[in-house]
Amino acid sequence: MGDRIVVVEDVWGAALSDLARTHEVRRHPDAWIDPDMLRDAVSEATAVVVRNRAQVTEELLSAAPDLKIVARAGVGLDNIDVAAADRAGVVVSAALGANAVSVAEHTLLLALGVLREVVAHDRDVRAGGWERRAGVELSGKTWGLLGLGATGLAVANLLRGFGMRIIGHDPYVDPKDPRLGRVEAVGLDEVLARADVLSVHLPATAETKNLLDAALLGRMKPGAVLVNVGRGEVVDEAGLAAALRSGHLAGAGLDVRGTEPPGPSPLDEVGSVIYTPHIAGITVDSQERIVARLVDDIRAVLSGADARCSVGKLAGVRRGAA
Ligand SMILES: NC(=O)C1=CN([C@@H]2O[C@H](COP(=O)(O)OP(=O)(O)OC[C@H]3O[C@@H](n4cnc5c(N)ncnc54)[C@H](O)[C@@H]3O)[C@@H](O)[C@H]2O)C=CC1
Ligand SMILES: O=C(O)C(=O)CS(=O)(=O)O
Repeated sequence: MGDRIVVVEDVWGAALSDLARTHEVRRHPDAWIDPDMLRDAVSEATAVVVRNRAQVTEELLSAAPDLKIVARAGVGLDNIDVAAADRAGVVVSAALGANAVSVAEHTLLLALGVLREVVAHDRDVRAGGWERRAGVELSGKTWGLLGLGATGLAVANLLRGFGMRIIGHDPYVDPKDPRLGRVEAVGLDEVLARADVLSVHLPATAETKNLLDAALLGRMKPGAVLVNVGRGEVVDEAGLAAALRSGHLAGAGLDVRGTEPPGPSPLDEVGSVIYTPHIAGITVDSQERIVARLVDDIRAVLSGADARCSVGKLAGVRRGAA
């Protein structure tokens, strides 16, 4: 039997179209929605391509006896049981770092959008208003990064022209690592207390889930802005709503939510938040890079080559995992 690559979410790119010229590529972009549909879709797969919604559980892996690789079109691995894949001898490949620049640009957009009230002004002008409220500059302020991996450091890189102090916290990064550049590595309490803008770049792990609860949000600098482009589960939405309502925090920019799409949330009644629907990492540029990487990995694994080099990089994502 030939190889079958099964794409179970909306993943596209030139490299995937190229792959379809030499391999059987089956597209089931909605299969992730229903566990039975997903199980049927992957049952004859030798490679499965997912984004962040298909839940790759031990049960799903056992329903795909010929499976050799799960290729994640992105970075976060919280929807994949990597340990179960290891046990089943299935390679898990992820495009680490390939969407970092997109995420970083979006992070700045959210921070500036909050500080300049872009969404409120837009609504106001469309309704005939012309209220010229003062915004806040980034220059001269302190930016705090929670998580100093690919996306956190990409933000630091973009901030070079902004005249800011940049501090960051990541217990798994050596403070002397040259990749930190001018980022000052500090403890968790210090990054919370000093940052005028705190951007969250954390994976969802047992350690990070609900990390920013009401108590930690209360230790943030008064008047600060919170931006979350990591995982929604890291921030307690009730605690954030309370901190925004009390005026302790000035605003928030959220690309990711505890539940996606979000149901009713305590944040619904709070005005000082800008939302985007988990698109920080999704640009035409990043998707082409991501798909090129995952197709390389799929070709390597299906041709029997040792693809452990890409899998080895998973260590970076799995630091701090459960
Ligand atoms: N909104 C979006 O579109 C995107 C969201 N993401 C999410 O953002 C996360 C980070 O992405 P990258 O920076 O590319 O991943 P990365 O793996 O390069 O960096 C994550 C960093 O978080 C650190 N970390 C882990 N636990 C920590 C803790 N308790 N406290 C502080 N630092 C901790 C790790 O040491 C690592 O340096 C991903 O895992 C994914 O969940 C990633 C890309 C796009
Ligand atoms: O890469 C990630 O971890 C993301 O969250 C972006 S995506 O998977 O939704 O494209």
